[in-house]
Amino acid sequence: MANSFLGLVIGNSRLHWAWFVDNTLKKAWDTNHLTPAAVAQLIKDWRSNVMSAEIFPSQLAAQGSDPSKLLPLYIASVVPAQTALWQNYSDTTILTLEDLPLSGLYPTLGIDRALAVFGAGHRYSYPVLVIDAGTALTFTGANQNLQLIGGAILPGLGLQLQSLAQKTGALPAIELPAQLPKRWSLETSEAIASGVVYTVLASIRDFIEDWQREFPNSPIAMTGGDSEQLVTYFQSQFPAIAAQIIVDPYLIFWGILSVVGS
Ligand SMILES: Nc1ncnc2c1ncn2[C@@H]1O[C@H](COP(=O)(O)OP(=O)(O)OP(=O)(O)O)[C@@H](O)[C@H]1O
Ligand SMILES: CC(C)(CO)[C@@H](O)C(=O)NCCC(=O)O
Ligand SMILES: [K+]
Repeated sequence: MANSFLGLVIGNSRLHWAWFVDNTLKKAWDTNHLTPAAVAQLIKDWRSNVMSAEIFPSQLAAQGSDPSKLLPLYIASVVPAQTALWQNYSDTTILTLEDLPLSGLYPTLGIDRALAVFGAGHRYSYPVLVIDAGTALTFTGANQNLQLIGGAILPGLGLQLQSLAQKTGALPAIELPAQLPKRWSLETSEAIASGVVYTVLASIRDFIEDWQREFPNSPIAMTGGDSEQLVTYFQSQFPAIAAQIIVDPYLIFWGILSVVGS
């Protein structure tokens, strides 16, 4: 099929882009969500073979001037309002659950979760458990028959911190600390960090242990904006668990490549 194409994952916090050439991931980058006007302009430029240097890496922006290199765009979105903005680009394909050779999917499952578990199973092995530490924190598992076993959804680390700050009178907005905070804190910011971090670590450990009771040799792959930070915490708190986690920021892109590539 197409030997060069773009993947766009529309997440709840931002856009995740990938440029694939000859069945390999050549480049991946993130941008903010775009306004309707910005998308319209981008598509207009694109039609006249100009690829905005604000959105695209320079290598790709340079290629834009060659009309024969107009790239097909494959979109996986969990934000319907953003998906709609792209439908004017003629060479757009919206990926759906039906594009995936997984069984047991339920109709409202997020395409990001389905692609990530498919990408992880394809790249590592089945059965596989995927933990996506993004806006939402999700667990998604599939067995050796490429059947969805199921999963769970909770607010991601950023969202937990943000909701505490927004819905209380006295709690400040904090950033995740670089290192594992003290558990028994005598200070508000650190107490919030402790509560959120230790609770999420314990939950992830519990989900992993439960998964491993049924699938003892399954790889555990972690992706999403907070994955590096979480693994840093795991290394301090539960090093044996940390050692079993494969951090891979590209799981969804491996899924797209397996679906779209030749
Ligand atoms: N530059 C950044 N911009 C936004 N979030 C970031 C950034 N770097 C790290 N993060 C963290 O990433 C988390 C969001 O993850 P991610 O970008 O994977 O979310 P997303 O766009 O909703 O994608 P997905 O839908 O795949 O979860 C936030 O909790 C935040 O703490
Ligand atoms: C859970 C999120 C927000 C994670 O990005 C996304 O996969 C989604 O909107 N899912 C739909 C609900 C579900 O997966 O059951
Ligand atoms: K999301």
